[in-house]
Amino acid sequence: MSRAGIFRVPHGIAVEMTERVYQLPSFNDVLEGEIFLQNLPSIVAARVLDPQPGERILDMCAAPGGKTTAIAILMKDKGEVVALDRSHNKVMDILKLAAEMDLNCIKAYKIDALKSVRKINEETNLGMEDNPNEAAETMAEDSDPCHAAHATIGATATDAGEDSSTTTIVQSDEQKPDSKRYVSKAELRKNLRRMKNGPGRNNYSGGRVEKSKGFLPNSFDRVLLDAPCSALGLRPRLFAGEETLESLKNHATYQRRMFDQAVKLVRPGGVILYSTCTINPGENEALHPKVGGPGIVGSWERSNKTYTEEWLTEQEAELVQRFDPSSSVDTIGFFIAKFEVGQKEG
Ligand SMILES: C[S@@+](CC[C@H](N)C(=O)[O-])C[C@H]1O[C@@H](n2cnc3c(N)ncnc32)[C@H](O)[C@@H]1O
Repeated sequence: MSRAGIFRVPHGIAVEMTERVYQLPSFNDVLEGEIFLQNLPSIVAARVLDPQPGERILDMCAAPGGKTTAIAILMKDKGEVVALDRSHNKVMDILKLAAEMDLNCIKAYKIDALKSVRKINEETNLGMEDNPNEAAETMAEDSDPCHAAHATIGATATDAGEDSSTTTIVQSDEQKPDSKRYVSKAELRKNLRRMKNGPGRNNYSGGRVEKSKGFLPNSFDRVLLDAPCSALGLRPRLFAGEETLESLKNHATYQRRMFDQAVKLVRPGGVILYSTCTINPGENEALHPKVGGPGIVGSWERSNKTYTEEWLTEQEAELVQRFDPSSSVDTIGFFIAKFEVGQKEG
């Protein structure tokens, strides 16, 4: 049951936790910009995608940006990670996290990933057909979110390297260069950290969320589709009873439509990584027979709306990674499939 749901039901038993199972302290706001907690499968997913410095990567459903930032770090912040989400606020979250982690190669856009392939007539209208990479960032030219995410902080520490043992240090204010003000050692440390790490999530200086009209086919080296799903791998969800057979089928249909976009956007010879945090085979393994074979040839179109729950053959199952939440490896339930894309037809 969801937390909100607990307060809505008139009957039931509430259990108060009096003893912590793990003695791990909360990491909220601890080492901001230095660490970001992730589930093990999320880290594995970014590594299996295997992004290389200088490449152009698409993260189709990116918020809050855990995998996006993991990918950018693996690329040593060189190249381009295009992160999409359909929610304005969630795109803000991606930008904030990128700022906190001082990652410059991430560009985040608000867009419905089901419409992430740009229509040909729009390309022509905008005269962008010659350069597939440039065509991708519609409307974004005047303000680069990466730059916004790294806006400079207001005050510059002048005596940082000198007397760090004293409690007050003089800073000059950029707005009023002649003025001097006394700041505490803690404030100075915070400013230094912000200079090093960027403004940080809690001090994010803002920046516009850019909308995108989509991207040209074959314009990404690798595509991550960390699809919205039934989330049955998140242990309490399995028992929440919120999903029905019908809603599970709907997730699968939605994911296939997104996957079709990914197939169009990745270049021949590129990679698609599909992942979910559910244990429902209809949203996981069943995708594979539809796209078929060791590599994807051409674009996969849904010919009908039939639903399949086929499991993979033993051999095929070797090719995907399933994290079982009931196994001794203490992880959430998760699924990862990597597709090496072959030559595309026509
Ligand atoms: C599983 S979460 C992504 C988690 C993220 N990859 C991470 O590692 O932090 C799925 C995300 O997909 C987004 N989403 C759902 N439908 C979408 C759509 N049609 N287009 C773009 N984003 C969508 C949701 O807003 C949500 O943030």
